[in-house]
Amino acid sequence: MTEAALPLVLRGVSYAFGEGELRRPVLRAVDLEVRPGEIVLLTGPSGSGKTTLLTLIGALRAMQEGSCRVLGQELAGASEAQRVQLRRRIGFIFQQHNLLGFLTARQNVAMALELAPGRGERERLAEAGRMLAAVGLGDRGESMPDQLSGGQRQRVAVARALAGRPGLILADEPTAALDRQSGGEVVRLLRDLARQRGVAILLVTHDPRILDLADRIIAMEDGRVVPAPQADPVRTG
Ligand SMILES: Nc1ncnc2c1ncn2[C@@H]1O[C@H](COP(=O)(O)OP(=O)(O)OP(=O)(O)O)[C@@H](O)[C@H]1O
Repeated sequence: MTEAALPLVLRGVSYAFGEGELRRPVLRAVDLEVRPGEIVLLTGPSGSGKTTLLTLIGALRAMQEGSCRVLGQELAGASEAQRVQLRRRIGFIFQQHNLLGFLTARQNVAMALELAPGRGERERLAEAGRMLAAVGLGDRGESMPDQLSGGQRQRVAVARALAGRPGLILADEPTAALDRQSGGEVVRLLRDLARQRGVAILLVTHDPRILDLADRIIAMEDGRVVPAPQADPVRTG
């Protein structure tokens, strides 16, 4: 596969916070490639730069050095308008599900389709219902977030992230607030649905319990990508 067809290609990405004497490098010449349908887990100690990397890739902060191509868009030198456009083509999942408490599960998912051209409210809600069924919550569409368990809320977040038909999903500690069983279920579901749709996933985690769900594990240390211990090849999925 040519580089241009990959959902994510980073070359020599460096980033620093602060200026002058206070300048503190956080990312140092990071190279990374992710293929369509692949799930890559990003691990490493606190402060090693994982979240900074994820926010650069998610076009949530401006690049400083190197090249970062996301879904065909080069982010080095990209305008704010280009970054906004790109963000709409990425699915985000956070540690806290970030659902709106005053909307039903189905309305929360439908929100991700708000910008889909030519779709009316009815069609968006129908599509949201289909996505909820795909995550096993077909009968909970009218529930409010606080009527759902933590694992169910995170499954709604998975449905919302996939509903916008992204080419890439970025997830930051999606299992941090979940027990072992629901954490594993949520990530397995996310992986399987993303694979079927050819969506790549880059997932930051400290959770050793989900490492065996990865196609590939990479580790960061002090702003660099270092060889990571690969998970047990006996796959659970
Ligand atoms: N807005 C900021 N201003 C200054 N320094 C920052 C800022 N955001 C992060 N940092 C610093 O950059 C370094 C990397 O932070 P980052 O959040 O990317 O690490 P991380 O690997 O995601 O850590 P964790 O696993 O704890 O979330 C840390 O030393 C952090 O203190």
